[in-house]
Amino acid sequence: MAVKLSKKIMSKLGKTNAEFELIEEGDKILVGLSGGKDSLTMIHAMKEQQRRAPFKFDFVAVTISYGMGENFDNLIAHCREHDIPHIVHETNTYDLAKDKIRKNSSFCSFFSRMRRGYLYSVAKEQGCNKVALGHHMDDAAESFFMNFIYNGQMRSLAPKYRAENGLIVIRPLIQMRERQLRAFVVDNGIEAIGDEACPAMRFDVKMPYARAKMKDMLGDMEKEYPQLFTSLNAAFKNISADSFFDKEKFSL
Ligand SMILES: Nc1ncnc2c1ncn2[C@@H]1O[C@H](COP(=O)(O)OP(=O)(O)OP(=O)(O)O)[C@@H](O)[C@H]1O
Repeated sequence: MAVKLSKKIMSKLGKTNAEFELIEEGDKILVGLSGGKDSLTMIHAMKEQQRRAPFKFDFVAVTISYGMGENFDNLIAHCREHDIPHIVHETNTYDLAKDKIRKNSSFCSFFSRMRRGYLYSVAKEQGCNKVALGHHMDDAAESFFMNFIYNGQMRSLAPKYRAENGLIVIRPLIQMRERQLRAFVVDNGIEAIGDEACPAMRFDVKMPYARAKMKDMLGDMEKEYPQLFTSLNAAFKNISADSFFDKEKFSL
């Protein structure tokens, strides 16, 4: 059955694309597909964009398996049903992680670093020039406050940047709200993979509480200031670097 994408999602995608020149004529894009609601929305929005856009681009959805016996049958069937090219790339990250955890290295960052490496190598193998990730505005805001509070850094998630290996990383959903993406999978009755797939659930490690805390804090702030996310989005494009304490950024 064909999926229905809201006007809001498609117009946000179009605007973000135009604003940051994310998807361009002739691109071949690897789209990271975890099977969660965000990346599922992304593959459908990109498929629709492909149909509507006056320029041609290709994409392939890629799922990195950590080698912990994940079952991607539904995801594979879903992509097939919607005529979306899809590759499941098997890895032994889970086994490697067992050693790493004994050495007490940070669990989630290990998986995310490994995953990124695999996504880049599959992108090169497949002749892709770009890699698309399904981060949204709530992720950008949470990352900003996490870096601010826990790491003493002013950083967020860029809509577009060049990785060291030359690949361009894009985030087509970065100006969308998480609730819009959740609504897409719910309204279309799409089964999304949830937190149960997070490898941290298999180990006796603390779940990433910092992000959950940021989510709660932002939820409370948004109740008090309903325009919070619109304002954050504007602020992320309006940075006065020379008004902070970084000597390198002073204007004199
Ligand atoms: N196992 C994976 N294989 C391929 N891409 C992945 C995988 N895990 C994450 N990604 C990509 O990285 C993005 C951010 O990952 P993160 O784990 O933060 O996702 P998330 O917030 O759970 O989103 P989603 O709902 O898409 O899983 C995803 O949207 C997806 O594009």
